[in-house]
Amino acid sequence: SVFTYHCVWCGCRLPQGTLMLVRSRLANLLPRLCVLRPGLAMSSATGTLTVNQPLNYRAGSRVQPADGGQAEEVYEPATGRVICKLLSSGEKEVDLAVQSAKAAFKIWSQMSGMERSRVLLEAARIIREQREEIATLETINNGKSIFEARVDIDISWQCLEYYAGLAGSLAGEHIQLPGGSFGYTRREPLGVCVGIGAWNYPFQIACWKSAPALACGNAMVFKPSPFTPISVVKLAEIFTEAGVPKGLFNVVQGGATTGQFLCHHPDVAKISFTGSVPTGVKIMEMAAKGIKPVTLELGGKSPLIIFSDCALENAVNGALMANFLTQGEVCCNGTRVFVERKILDVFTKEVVKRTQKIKVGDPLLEDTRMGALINRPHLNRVQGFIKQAKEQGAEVLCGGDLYVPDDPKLKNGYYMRPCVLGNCRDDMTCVKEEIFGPVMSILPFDTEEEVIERANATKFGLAGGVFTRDIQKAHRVVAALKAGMCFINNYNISPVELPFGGYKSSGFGRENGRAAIEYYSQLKTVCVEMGDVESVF
Ligand SMILES: NC(=O)C1=CN([C@@H]2O[C@H](COP(=O)(O)OP(=O)(O)OC[C@H]3O[C@@H](n4cnc5c(N)ncnc54)[C@H](O)[C@@H]3O)[C@@H](O)[C@H]2O)C=CC1
Ligand SMILES: C[N+](C)(C)CCCC(=O)O
Repeated sequence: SVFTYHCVWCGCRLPQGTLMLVRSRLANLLPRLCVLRPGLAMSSATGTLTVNQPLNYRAGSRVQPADGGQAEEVYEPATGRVICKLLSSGEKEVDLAVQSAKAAFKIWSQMSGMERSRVLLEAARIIREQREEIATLETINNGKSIFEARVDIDISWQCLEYYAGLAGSLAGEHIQLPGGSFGYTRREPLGVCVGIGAWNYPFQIACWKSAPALACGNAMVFKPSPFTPISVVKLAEIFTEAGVPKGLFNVVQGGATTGQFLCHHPDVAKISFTGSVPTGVKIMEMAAKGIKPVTLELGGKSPLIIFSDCALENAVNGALMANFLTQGEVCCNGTRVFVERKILDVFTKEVVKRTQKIKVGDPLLEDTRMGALINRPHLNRVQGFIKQAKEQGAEVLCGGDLYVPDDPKLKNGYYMRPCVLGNCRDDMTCVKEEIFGPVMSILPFDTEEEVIERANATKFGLAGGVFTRDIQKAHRVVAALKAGMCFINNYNISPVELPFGGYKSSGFGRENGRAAIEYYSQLKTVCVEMGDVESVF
């Protein structure tokens, strides 16, 4: 088969015939060299990938599930083709995965933070090296553009590097007590943690959960969404190659039933979940039965507030970033765009103009900026929201219709044009409910006080944003927003150093940043007596 070649450092596609051919490990020592390595065979172009390898990963290898076995088709959103059949895991397979994690935990949890750090850094390096392959798999299975998938993979290895950096300095405190006695605290791992992921950022979600979990000394069993089962198994292989004990990171496949076996398993110490609010409620109920701590990263309907004193071009760019990444299938999207009435017309005109220019199509093409939605039912659901918005009086200013690319192989893909809705009111369904598609609602406002109240009038509280040149107003407004992740003069960037998570129905617990350590560890207090015991009896 025909190979493309990529630089292992930056992932750039290299011209054929470049002479440098250096083993990947050596490449790590020569980080600034552009080094050739074979990338994915060309047979992984849109419409060609078929996955035959087992998709479960246990005790350091790909395996077929020991039980369960109900087969589901996995689609390529760009073409509507079946890429593979997914065998869901039953109770026995889930137990084997948990036992495998338990055994590895015994070894991993005894290692020092620095030792764990080295392994995580190696995993980050391998991800960088395989960036193009992983991004391509993500694009084929999720439908997002390759341009974006590469960014997702970069955020993923950065996350591993960040927690590798923290692993060596996880520590407790020393506290003096009277008479020379003292106490100290130890930050200890929890044990076997379960990660359950959504389909919009399959690889990145797995890294956001596994990096802090592993850095703290835990083991993990991860269940991706049955729509996007493929790339997470790559992560499992990478962890093994990097040197984690076999079984430290396992993958089980399946939907709700498999997820329930995981949540109910008595040897599971913690559940970190990314997905919808209704499933989040169920996860919390199951966790309550076993008194297991949970992290819930749920949906949102976040406000983006554009004041008339903003830098208009930045605000327009911010609104596009807030709405159209990953075909709008992003939990923290700022889909309620509140625009100060004075600039409503000029802002709307510019946003519509820019939205119409977004290139929709084959997600593996370099210049595509919006690919296909995850599946046909979801596309229909998003279309239903647009239809209902029109019925309730909103005006479609652009897009919203199905898009059929010229390329015949894409005819059965799940495409639509990105949509901007005008004439919106706060009581419309499109303004109240999470659409999880490329649909922006524009809402005019007149005063700061009014917009804060309207921005907060939602059951969700994941994110929020404000565009203004007035720094006092910017800080005042974000301080008043009831949301966990707020942006000033930007939107939807993801520095892994910053904690991410929701208020209200958008969940609790935090991913990324130092904050996540707290959710993957427990504190032991040790009280040390240096004198004699004074008994009260
Ligand atoms: N806050 C955040 O970080 C993010 C939130 N989301 C939210 O996720 C939703 C879209 O993702 P979906 O995959 O459709 O969500 P979903 O809730 O249907 O599924 C999420 C995961 O939970 C599993 N699951 C479903 N029922 C379960 C049960 N009863 N027990 C255990 N596991 C179960 C699924 O198989 C999947 O792996 C959106 O509402 C979105 O807002 C998505 C990405 C990020
Ligand atoms: C990466 N980012 C910030 C665009 C989205 C992350 C949250 C999600 O998984 O939807």
